[in-house]
Amino acid sequence: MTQDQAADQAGDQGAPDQTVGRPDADVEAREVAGEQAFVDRVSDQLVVSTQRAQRLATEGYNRGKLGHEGGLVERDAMVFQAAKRIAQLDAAHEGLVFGRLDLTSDRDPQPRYIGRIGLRDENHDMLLVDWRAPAAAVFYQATAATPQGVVRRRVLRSTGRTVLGVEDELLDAEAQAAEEESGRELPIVGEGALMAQLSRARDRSMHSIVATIQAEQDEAIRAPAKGVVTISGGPGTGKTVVALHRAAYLLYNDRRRFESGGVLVIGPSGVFMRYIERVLPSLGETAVALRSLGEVVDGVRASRHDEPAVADIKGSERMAEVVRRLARQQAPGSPNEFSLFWRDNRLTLDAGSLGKVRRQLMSQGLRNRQLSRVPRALLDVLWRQVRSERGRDLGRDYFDDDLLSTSAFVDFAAAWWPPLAAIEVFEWLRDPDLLGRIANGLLDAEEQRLLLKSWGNGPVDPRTGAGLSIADVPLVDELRYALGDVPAATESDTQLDDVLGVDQGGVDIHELTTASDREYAPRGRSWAPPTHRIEDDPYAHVLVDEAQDLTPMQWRMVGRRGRTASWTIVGDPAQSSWPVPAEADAARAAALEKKTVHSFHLSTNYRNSAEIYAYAAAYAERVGLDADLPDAVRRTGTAPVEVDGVPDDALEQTVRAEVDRIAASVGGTVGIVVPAARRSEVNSWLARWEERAGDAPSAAASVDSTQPPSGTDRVVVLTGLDTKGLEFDGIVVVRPQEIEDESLTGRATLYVVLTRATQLLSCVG
Ligand SMILES: Nc1ncnc2c1ncn2[C@@H]1O[C@H](COP(=O)(O)OP(=O)(O)OP(=O)(O)O)[C@@H](O)[C@H]1O
Repeated sequence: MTQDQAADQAGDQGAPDQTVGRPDADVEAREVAGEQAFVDRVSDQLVVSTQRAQRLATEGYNRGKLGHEGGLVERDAMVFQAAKRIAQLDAAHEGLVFGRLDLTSDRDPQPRYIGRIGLRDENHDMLLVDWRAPAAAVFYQATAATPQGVVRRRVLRSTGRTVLGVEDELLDAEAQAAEEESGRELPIVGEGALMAQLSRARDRSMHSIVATIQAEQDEAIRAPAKGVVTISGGPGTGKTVVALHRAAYLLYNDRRRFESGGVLVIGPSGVFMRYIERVLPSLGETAVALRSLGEVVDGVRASRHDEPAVADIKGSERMAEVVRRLARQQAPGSPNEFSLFWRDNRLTLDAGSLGKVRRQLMSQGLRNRQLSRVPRALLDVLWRQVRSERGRDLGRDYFDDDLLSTSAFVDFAAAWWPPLAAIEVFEWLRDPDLLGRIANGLLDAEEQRLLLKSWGNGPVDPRTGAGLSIADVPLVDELRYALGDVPAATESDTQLDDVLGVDQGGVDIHELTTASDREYAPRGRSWAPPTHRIEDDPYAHVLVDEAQDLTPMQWRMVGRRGRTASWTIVGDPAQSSWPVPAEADAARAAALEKKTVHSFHLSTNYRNSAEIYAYAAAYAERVGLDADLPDAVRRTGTAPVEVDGVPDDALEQTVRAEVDRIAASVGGTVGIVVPAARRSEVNSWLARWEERAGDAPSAAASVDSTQPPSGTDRVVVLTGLDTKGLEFDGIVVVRPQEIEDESLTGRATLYVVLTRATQLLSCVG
């Protein structure tokens, strides 16, 4: 463990004893009052700054009313900037000022205040330093061993605008004595900010840790945005929260690059994304796309887990080849012959000639991007069959125009090579014969049977993807990239002309359309450019949380979003639910394309009490998980409880008693973690326990749902996989052995479950 604040505040060996010589309550009250005066001043300034931003927004809006184009552009820019500033200022109200540094007088005799955003006073003097600014770095990096000119570091605890208390750390006792000799008082007050922060009750959202970021975490947060930054560490070491602070830091430091290019944050589940979504706005950042693995593809939201055996097949790299073959199949039901009499000639397209045209078109690029080339390619074959003089004399241009106005030909071309949406093609997989053909040599009969079973529950909604599982989404994405996006069909040629800007009075269409728009230009059918394009997928920064769980197919999907991006990758291999690590590692390496990697490791567990983590770590060792074991710094004196040998008919009663006991002793959230097969059963118990009605108002609604619960319920039922990345004050694990037996990686899942509680853990076996 590094010698950071955590160790200092945990009273670790060698850390200064900061309780010695602490001043009395009067001094503390005086210090708090002093900070309150400063916070009041900052709050007043915040009101002034907000009004200024609002004025700017109104001014910008009025400028747009001038009507000329320059005015509009200027208005958009001003309104945008002002709106952003207003949003930032709004978000900043909570704990706006949280830190203060007192440096030695030769460095800076004035206190330096650190806040969620930077703020200047009316004279443009710095009032508050943004926590991400270089001047704030020392707040996180100074330690007693290397104080870097800091005598005292102070954390302000507040709610809204009221300062409740201050927590000081003395970093340089000698310097303090020297300062006091020259008349500058720097008393040390409070018991330590970190412990106060770690002991707070948990709710359903993750909170910002700006006030107590530790030195080793700060290094990872401020690492330059080049190549790939990996952040590893055992459970509860702050990997997620650090990565989110890093996203906010990157946006602060290179706003232009990351705001225009976008930052994509990927996490394991919708519940997890809701858990973390409030952290970034509280850090002043809204320009970030938060997506769970089921939502990476635009417009698709999947949250259903497949059975582990099915998810393992769908995630395997072999599926990339299955999908590649699928994308080359002829659309089921499409015609494969055509004939027509034209000027004494019988013209035909048979399976052989059509096969050749198909291969030729496929070799020229993505399938949907060939739509405009299809008629011409078919006409080439047909024109070669025109032998009669009467026909040849009319010439090729005449022939083309004539057939393109013949509905039999146009209809055939459209039916033979229809635009194909990825989800529509994905649905072809439900046909056992087709699956058998394209999976030949890749998936065995049992694997095919499992896949067919998983897809047997009815059609997928082609617009929203409803019906897809999380593991289906990378397959759909792979298909999108193999097919190309579907151009939007337009209702009439006039409308199409509008979209493509076709000459309707001297305007040149080529001036108005991009090269890729022109690929969709029509020949006999009306297509407009697609609304979602694969070209729009890439981001400037990609942040992957719980990266140990990404399957090879998910790495391919995420990799496509980060070809030119810098990356932050967060994970802990011991918590992995993917059974073939070597395959996932290879897919991850391919996704990162040899970018340079900088690694950071976190070594202190801030979540679990030392007692709970000792129990979880002993489990990891017993079952042979090669776990990275961090130090847990907070003791509660309460060991986890095991209730064993409970018969099925007493299970509900026992679980209920454990939930009652835990809910009565912790102030925050309680998770009941169950094997997947028992989820709806336990949910229905929770829904009928009248003493829990206030804690779990949505339990009844989620009994029959396959979705994990959302909302803000204090008590929730979750499967082991649902708990990834989350934390609760209390956890009751129902039938841990069944969770372990549920999948090949059940031991890692159970280890994750055992590391979710901050205060109390009970296992009912
Ligand atoms: N410096 C800190 N100050 C206060 N709280 C912290 C600090 N670092 C981490 N925490 C808290 O520790 C808990 C665990 O953090 P987080 O969920 O980011 O860990 P993790 O490493 O991603 O965990 P896991 O891998 O087990 O999901 C959170 O409540 C977080 O707010």
